[in-house]
Amino acid sequence: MLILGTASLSPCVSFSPSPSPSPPPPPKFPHPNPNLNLLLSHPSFTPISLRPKQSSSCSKRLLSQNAPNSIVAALAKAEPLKVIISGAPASGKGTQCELITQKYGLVHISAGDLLRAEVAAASENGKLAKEYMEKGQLVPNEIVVMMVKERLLQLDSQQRGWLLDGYPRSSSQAAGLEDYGIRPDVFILLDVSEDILVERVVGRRLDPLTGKIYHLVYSPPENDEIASRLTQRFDDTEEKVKLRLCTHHENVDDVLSVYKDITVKAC
Ligand SMILES: Nc1ncnc2c1ncn2[C@@H]1O[C@H](COP(=O)(O)OP(=O)(O)O)[C@@H](O)[C@H]1O
Repeated sequence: MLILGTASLSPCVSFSPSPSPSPPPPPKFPHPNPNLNLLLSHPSFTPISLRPKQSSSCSKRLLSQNAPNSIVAALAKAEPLKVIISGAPASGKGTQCELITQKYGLVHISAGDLLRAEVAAASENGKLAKEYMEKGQLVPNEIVVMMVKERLLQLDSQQRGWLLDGYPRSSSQAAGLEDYGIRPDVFILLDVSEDILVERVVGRRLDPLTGKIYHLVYSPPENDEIASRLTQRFDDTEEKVKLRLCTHHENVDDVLSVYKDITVKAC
């Protein structure tokens, strides 16, 4: 299931400016998959603006010889990092996005959040989008494509790099990005078993005040005050998550095929 074996990542040497190579730092990401942790915690994943100054030949020399060529090239690029993260509903995208953006300063662009903002604003697009979201279906490209593209092209995304979450979800969306010349350096796929996903979704709650996500059983609110203000997403019911899972399974292979040379799969 894993595309990158541990062996392909562990030989990487730190980007530390010290003259002697030091071992990679311990993973800082609490994801159960050690390969994803290693990749994400590797110093070479740091956007160039945050890296210590050094020559590009040095960067290349320090990277693992065993990592797939495309990923080695991506890590050595002298540009802000561009990452896409994909996965079924409740596969942990939100948690990983928070950790990755905190660590690398990337702009988090969530297609679902952009759509929910339109729904909340009761715009024409929002009203139409909600009909599809309630059925667990993909919102039509006419609404989503420009919304995401415009956000990707904003100055902060261009300067800091971006983490695109939940987009593309179909071959046409992936092809659209390619047509615009928008290509990520790394595509992360979170692959989690279906039983776990349904349980996670049904118990998931949001604190609208802090944006923090809770789970009624596994990560309950700290006190009654927080508990009393928690909300549930309108599409986080068992019936709707099953529809969203079907949509995910129908499309994920098409999207993966576009990014297979840069995919890191984690379960
Ligand atoms: N790239 C996209 N294309 C079309 N519709 C989307 C896209 N991303 C999100 N949506 C819509 O928004 C809903 C919620 O998406 P999201 O917040 O990513 O949650 P989840 O991954 O849990 O389904 C989806 O079920 C779908 O209706």
